[in-house]
Amino acid sequence: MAKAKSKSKTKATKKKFSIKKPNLKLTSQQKLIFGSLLVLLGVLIFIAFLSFLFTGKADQSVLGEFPSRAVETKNWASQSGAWISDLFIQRGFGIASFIFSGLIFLSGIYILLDLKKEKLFKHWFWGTIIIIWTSTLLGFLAPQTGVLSGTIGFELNIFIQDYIGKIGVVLLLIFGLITYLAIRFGFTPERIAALFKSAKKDIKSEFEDASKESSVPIDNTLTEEAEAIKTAFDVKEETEPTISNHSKITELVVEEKEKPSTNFEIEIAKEEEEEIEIKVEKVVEEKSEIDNLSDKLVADFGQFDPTLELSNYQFPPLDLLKKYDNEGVTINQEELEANKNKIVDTLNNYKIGIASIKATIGPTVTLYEIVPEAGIRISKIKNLEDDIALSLSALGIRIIAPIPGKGTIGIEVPNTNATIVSMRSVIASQKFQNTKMHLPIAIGKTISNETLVIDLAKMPHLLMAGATGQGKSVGLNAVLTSLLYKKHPAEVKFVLVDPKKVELTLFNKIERHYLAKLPDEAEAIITDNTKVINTLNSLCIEMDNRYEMLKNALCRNIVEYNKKFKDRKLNPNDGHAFLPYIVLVVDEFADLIMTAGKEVETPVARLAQLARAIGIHLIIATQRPSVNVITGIIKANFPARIAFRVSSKIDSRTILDAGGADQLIGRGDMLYTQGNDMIRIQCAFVDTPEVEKIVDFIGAQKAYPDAYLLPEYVGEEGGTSLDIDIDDRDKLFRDAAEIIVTAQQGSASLLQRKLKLGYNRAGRIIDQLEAAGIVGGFEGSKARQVLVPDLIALDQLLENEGQ
Ligand SMILES: Nc1ncnc2c1ncn2[C@@H]1O[C@H](COP(=O)(O)OP(=O)(O)OP(=O)(O)O)[C@@H](O)[C@H]1O
Repeated sequence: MAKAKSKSKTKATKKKFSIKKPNLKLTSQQKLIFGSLLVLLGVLIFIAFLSFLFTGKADQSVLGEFPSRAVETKNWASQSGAWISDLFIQRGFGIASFIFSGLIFLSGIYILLDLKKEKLFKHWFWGTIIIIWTSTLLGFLAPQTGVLSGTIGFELNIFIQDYIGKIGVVLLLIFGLITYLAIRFGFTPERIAALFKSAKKDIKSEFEDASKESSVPIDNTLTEEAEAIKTAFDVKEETEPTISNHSKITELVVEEKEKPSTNFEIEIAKEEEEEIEIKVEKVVEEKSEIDNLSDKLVADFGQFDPTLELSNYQFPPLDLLKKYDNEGVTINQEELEANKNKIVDTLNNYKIGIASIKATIGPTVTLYEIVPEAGIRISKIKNLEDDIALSLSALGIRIIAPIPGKGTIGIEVPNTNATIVSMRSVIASQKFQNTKMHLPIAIGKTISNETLVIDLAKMPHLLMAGATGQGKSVGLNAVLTSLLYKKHPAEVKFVLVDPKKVELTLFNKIERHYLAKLPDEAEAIITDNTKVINTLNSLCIEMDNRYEMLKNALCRNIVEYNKKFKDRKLNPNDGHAFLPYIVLVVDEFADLIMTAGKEVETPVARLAQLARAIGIHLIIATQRPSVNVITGIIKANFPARIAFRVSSKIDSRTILDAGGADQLIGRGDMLYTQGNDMIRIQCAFVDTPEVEKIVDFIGAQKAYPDAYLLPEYVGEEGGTSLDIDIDDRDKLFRDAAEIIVTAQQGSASLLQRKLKLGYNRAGRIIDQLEAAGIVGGFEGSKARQVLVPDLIALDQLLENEGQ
């Protein structure tokens, strides 16, 4: 019904439209009638004008009596001819009026042949301009002969002369001509130059042909080309004075070969453009049935609003964030001067002259940009890093030689009094407030005190590393806070993994607003390493599900998909739903890798490789940036990296693929790279009480009934997905197996107690026991089931295995 209704509606509008718009289209008969009428009228007027040149004087006296039948005129087109000629030629534009007859004739042809009207208008426009210009010119050249210029041409000329004099008229006419040529034929200085060049070349080749003395072969095409150019532009031939050096001539010609010919081609192309105009008709895309339906739904109910369920949700106000006293960069002139002198002196000691030096003061470091004198090798300055650090007696000196994109060398020197970059200042910044990014993160301020806002959706995953106490947790909180200030609970969900159990627990309060968890879990924040595996695998399932949804919706990414869903083009009954972004934050990745190894690495790598398009983004933080934690496969999929201060150059290399992080000064001083250049940032500082206030504010508001539920993950058949080689088993494997079988209790803590092992080793042995089929799969908080009834059965099992 809706369809029928909309159809009739369109018909009605069409009808209305056709009534309003006058139909200017002529039928074929009408075209023939009007066209031939104008053609013949043009001919008649031309005859009348032509006749006027001879009979005009004779008819002068009888013009007043027009239109009386008694009057006899000499004009070949009789009374009307005499009258119209007098009007146009005598009192109008003089002989330039002939152009009018031509234009009328042309109009007839256009109608007859149904040519493009736009071109005809163009002819009329330019024709009228030429008429005015010509009559003015003739009025200037022959003012006494009224027939040539007509009264208008004569008067125009007098009028202009009164203001700018005779010379002025001449110049104005020349200017008119140039403007005409430039606009009508696209004349440019280059074209004129090309014209002259080709003429010159033509003359030269003519000269060579004539002399036929040159021993150097001349390109045939060249002569042809010159010939073509010559005929096209009708160049007058001139004989050049004798040139004795023939090879010189050839050289000249060859050099010029390319240019004029290309120019010439371009000119032709341009003229063609003038002639053939393409009129592109706007194609109105046919609307599919779904479009019509969704349009109607949108018209009736508006776009789908994912935030509707929590429509009263209030974003945390800025006041929850603390203001700091020592915010904002203060310039200590003495310190600046002293540092500058020390740098200059140190470099001078090594005979390195400086052309100029410039300082940019950042929140924690000041960048001195040096332009060394000509001839100084950059490596020489780079090698003096330690000497400069010594002379400035400061830690954390970093030399950037050269600064990418600038021709200078940078020396970063820590400020004596570092200023805090408060979270409040970066959140309040225009850049963050007005950003259109999908997942904006106000991470901190650059060396030039600009707020840096990065888009997690573009990164698409972030690796954060740094030694303990250098600002990693603060950095993670800054990331989460940024997202909380910008994204509605419907738009983003966090999966938080916090083995340290203290850093992220605060966010528990916003579980039902912002967190995602497994269906059977009590707590959303994962603190138990063994549970991480389930969550990661569940995220992989979520990823696969989302890809399936995108495929069914014919979308390439989450943005397109959500837009389509908001436009009501996807039916929730077909399994479609609005997809929030999911951000997985792992606070201590090293710990995870140590305990679960491959089992964690594989899903993380899979997510990192594939999850970008469907809105799952990973942030992984680690204290230990060693190669067995940040493995090649992880690194390859995390192009965006943040390095806080680390203890060694090797660690810096592991994170950034470059040194530098070992020279940072700590307390949120960091290096950020997104694959190409590296920037030094002072991380925004957000303290635990501030985060607490924010989560309290959000937590106090109406929430969803539950956290966002991730798909259930059931461990693989047989209870294990482990693939542990017999030879890789722990030395205590057999002892552990006996303890477990005797106690009939498959728990790691039992092994820890009896064998005095650490948690990690005990966990690994349990995994090995699972792989051997001695204990069952992981069962949440319960101990694992023991699958072997007694020690005899265990002996048998292990013996059979060995065969
Ligand atoms: N951006 C910052 N601005 C100012 N001070 C900071 C900043 N970041 C960190 N600090 C200071 O450094 C201290 C340690 O920071 P943080 O707790 O983030 O370190 P961490 O790297 O997470 O350490 P760990 O790995 O042991 O948890 C903070 O308590 C704070 O005093």
